[in-house]
Amino acid sequence: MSGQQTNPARQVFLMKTPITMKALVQINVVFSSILLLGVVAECAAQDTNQRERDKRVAIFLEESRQRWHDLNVPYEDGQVLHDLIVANNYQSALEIGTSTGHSTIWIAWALSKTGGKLVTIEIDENRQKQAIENIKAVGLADVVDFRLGDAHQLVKTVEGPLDFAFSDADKDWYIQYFRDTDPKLKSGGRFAAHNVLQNISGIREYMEFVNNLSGYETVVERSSGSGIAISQKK
Ligand SMILES: C[S@@+](CC[C@H](N)C(=O)[O-])C[C@H]1O[C@@H](n2cnc3c(N)ncnc32)[C@H](O)[C@@H]1O
Repeated sequence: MSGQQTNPARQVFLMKTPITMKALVQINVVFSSILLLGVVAECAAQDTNQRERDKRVAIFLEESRQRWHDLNVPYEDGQVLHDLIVANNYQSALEIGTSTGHSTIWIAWALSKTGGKLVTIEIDENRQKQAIENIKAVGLADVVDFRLGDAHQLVKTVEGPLDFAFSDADKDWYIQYFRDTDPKLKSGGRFAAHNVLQNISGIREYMEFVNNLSGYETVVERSSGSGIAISQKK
């Protein structure tokens, strides 16, 4: 007993143990604080990047408003698509008919805010090239997967699940595009079809088709004269 009390090694251990624990706690606090500061700085940098990107996209869209001439959607319709995606926090989207990328920019911009991705399909190589340049110019290239080819085949190969689809290519194929997308569309997701207020071959049949679907609720958005049929999956 008395041997234990006089053991110098144990005395040193007893003296040192509380200091070591304290030091450990302090080191832990310091490292946690550094980590936290790192996370805060990272979030602040991300916010700044997103704000800068938002500014660049908004300016580009405003300045190019009257410049689109490749069958592109009107500004107002792009805004409708953007707002729908942001309001519903949609994250996976498909676009059929990229052209030079006006609607692509609006959709990709919305997805940059929700953390989502877009697959967009175009058959015309020159238009797709221009779309890629446009999307790079606004800093949204990381959001978009451009696919070149005939959407009649490519839509079938797009991987699901999808929150949102925008159909703006050949109107005679709208019903088939819908059929090919439907199994991949999540419940609560939406299939939007452009130009439904216009007298174009295939539109009347498409509207009759979607209006008779029991699994979908369809409304027509009239922000521009073109019209967008927006069908929400129940
Ligand atoms: C109305 S424009 C799309 C406009 C585009 N959404 C925008 O706002 O910029 C239709 C596009 O669909 C493309 N297209 C037509 N048929 C297609 C098909 N079978 N497969 C892929 N793209 C097709 C055309 O080349 C054209 O560029």
